[in-house]
Amino acid sequence: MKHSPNNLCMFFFNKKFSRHFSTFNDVYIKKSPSKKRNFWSRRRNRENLREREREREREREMVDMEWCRSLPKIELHAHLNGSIRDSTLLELAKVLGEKNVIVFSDVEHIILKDDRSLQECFRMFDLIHVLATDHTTIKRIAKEVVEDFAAENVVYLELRTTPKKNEAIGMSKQSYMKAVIAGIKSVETVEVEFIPSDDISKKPVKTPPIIDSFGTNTKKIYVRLLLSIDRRETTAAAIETVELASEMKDLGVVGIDLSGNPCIGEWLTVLPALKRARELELPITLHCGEVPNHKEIQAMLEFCPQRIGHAIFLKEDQWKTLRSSNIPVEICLSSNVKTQCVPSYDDHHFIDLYNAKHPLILCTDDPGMFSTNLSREYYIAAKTFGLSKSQLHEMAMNAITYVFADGKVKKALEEIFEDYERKLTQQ
Ligand SMILES: CNc1ncnc2c1ncn2[C@@H]1O[C@H](COP(=O)(O)O)[C@@H](O)[C@H]1O
Ligand SMILES: [Zn+2]
Repeated sequence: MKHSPNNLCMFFFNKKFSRHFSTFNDVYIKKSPSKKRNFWSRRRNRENLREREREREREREMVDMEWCRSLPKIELHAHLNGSIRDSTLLELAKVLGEKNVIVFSDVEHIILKDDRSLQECFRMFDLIHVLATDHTTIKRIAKEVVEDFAAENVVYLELRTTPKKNEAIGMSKQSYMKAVIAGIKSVETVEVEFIPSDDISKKPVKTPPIIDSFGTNTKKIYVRLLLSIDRRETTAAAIETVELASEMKDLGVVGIDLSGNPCIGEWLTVLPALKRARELELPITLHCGEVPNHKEIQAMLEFCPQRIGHAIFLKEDQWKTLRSSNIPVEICLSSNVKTQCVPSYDDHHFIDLYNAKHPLILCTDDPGMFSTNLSREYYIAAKTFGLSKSQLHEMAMNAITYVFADGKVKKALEEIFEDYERKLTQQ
């Protein structure tokens, strides 16, 4: 519409006085003072409403523990005997105390201690291995550990353990692993997808404790195993573990780990076993750079394993090698800080790798030993480095790429995450 001078006058009049006048059939009526008050209170209400909406938006974005728990997660670095519940360890210690094998009061405070130096951790592992020796206990522990991970909405667990021999109780590396598998198959609180697939525990879930943020029960957890070589072992013993892993490929074993006290043992002692693993097409992950042993770190990076754990004490050039190699890093925040290998969460190299878009996976290492769980590790990462929900979600999903299980499992995991996303958008 073209504005005549009169129209223009009315236009400005409308603009300027519309706050004080309302129009009705082109007649301008002066608003009463009460109407004026109503106008201002309506405006205030609108502003309050907007502020409340903004507040709600901020709350939606705020990452809390509950949200981290409801997020589907993938655990790729957890040691069986480092994941035992304190309550179970205390129970086992009590029994051995009653049999006079140990003095319970000496052990109780050691079990309940939270922060341990790296060397104290390995003394603690020696104690755990005394408490959890026989087949029945190993079976119980494996069952509880899987249940605990499932309760945190871990949808894929790659559990690692060192096959142990104990002739006094008739335990061989094979029978140790049989007990672990029996434990995994006896899980009752969640459906376990384990292999051989015709053995998948399809029995009805007894007491499903897992309720996700959508109020539905989490359906199942995929579990696979890595066999660990302890750095204390001889070359022959390490090769024995690798051969066993190969024999157990059809029984849920998907790879090899090198772990143990990083101040003990030589790279060259375990190298033949790792080469054998490579020949047998077993993927390998190495504990790398938990202590500043640069010669060993160099050798490990040159070996080019499928994944490494920790990667703390890398020199500048090793950092560059790692970056260009694209070897995924299993990040264990609580483990590294509690063992004082990293001075604080703020100082953790996670953020450098994250900013460099280097492949990484958040893991627990030893949730029992460090009183943590995978949800908590995600929460720590969010709080320390200011990560948003979508960044955590992306990180959890990216872990699918780095699992050692086959493509079928990866596909199933992708579907779990797609399903989760669909539900999120419907909320
Ligand atoms: C803290 N950082 C760590 N660094 C290196 N090795 C570790 C570890 N945490 C655990 N382990 C390795 O895992 C064994 C316990 O589980 P399993 O008996 O195998 O189930 C420990 O004895 C040690 O060899
Ligand atoms: Zn570890």
